[in-house]
Amino acid sequence: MWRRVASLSSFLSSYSTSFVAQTASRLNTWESLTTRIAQQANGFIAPKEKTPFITFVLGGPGSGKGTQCIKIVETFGFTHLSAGDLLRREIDSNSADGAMILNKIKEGKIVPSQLTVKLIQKGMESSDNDKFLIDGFPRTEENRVSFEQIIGIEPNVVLFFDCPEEEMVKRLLNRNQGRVDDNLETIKTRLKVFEALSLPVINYYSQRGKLYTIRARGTEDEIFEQVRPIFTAFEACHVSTMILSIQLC
Ligand SMILES: Nc1ncnc2c1ncn2[C@@H]1O[C@H](COP(=O)(O)OP(=O)(O)OP(=O)(O)O)[C@@H](O)[C@H]1O
Ligand SMILES: Nc1ccn([C@H]2C[C@H](O)[C@@H](COP(=O)(O)O)O2)c(=O)n1
Ligand SMILES: [Mg+2]
Repeated sequence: MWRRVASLSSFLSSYSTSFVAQTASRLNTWESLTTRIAQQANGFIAPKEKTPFITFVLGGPGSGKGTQCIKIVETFGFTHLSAGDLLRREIDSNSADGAMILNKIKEGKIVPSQLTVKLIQKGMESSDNDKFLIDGFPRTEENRVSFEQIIGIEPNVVLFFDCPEEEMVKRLLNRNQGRVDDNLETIKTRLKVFEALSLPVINYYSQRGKLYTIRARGTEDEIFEQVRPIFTAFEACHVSTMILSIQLC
């Protein structure tokens, strides 16, 4: 790619005298000509837009998704978009949907997909990064299909934090972050929703060979040592693809 850019710039500079000047006067200004050439060259050479690298982070309530996302961000430079955090921010901002979202979260139920996907979309669009961890999403088949329809991109990686139920309940009851859904009654519903609606999504990605299952017991660091090699391998693969494409250009 960079070689084509280099040869184009020498092509442009060799044309920087009489021919271009005459053409420019025909087009009124030199600026409009150079701007147009730059725009056309850009469209010709550069890919239209880089497709982001998307990781969905799944697991039952309290399985440690958010905790591990922080470590992945620190180590691999992803942008973390937690669906639950985006929804809680929507409640705090007193938006029109705030009351409905609060009720769903209090009951441990799932917010309509379109709304959640739009919040994720906003988060992605307002970031300069091209690597995203989408945490706690998709929670249902409807979530998954809605993301495909609205965003139009498939995830590259799906992480599943597989944690025994009694461990998840213990962690949630000790979380102490003032969450309205960290009480035994709501936790029971969240676990049922996870089993009935989220496990089918996990199976879907397993069948497509995208699922990486992490045994989510042990210390946070021990669990991260299962996560690390997955992203290290993807990074190495990305670097070798870049080297190969430079050699092919
Ligand atoms: N390996 C671990 N061992 C013990 N406690 C942990 C571990 N990982 C996370 N925790 C604690 O468990 C609680 C839940 O973790 P976390 O918030 O990361 O879970 P989550 O999967 O994001 O849950 P939710 O779906 O409810 O958002 C937190 O208080 C966290 O500090
Ligand atoms: N895709 C999602 C993600 C979250 N919610 C709602 C319902 C969850 O119980 C709640 C908290 O999410 P968490 O922070 O535990 O990931 O937010 C949803 O409706 N859809
Ligand atoms: Mg979380």
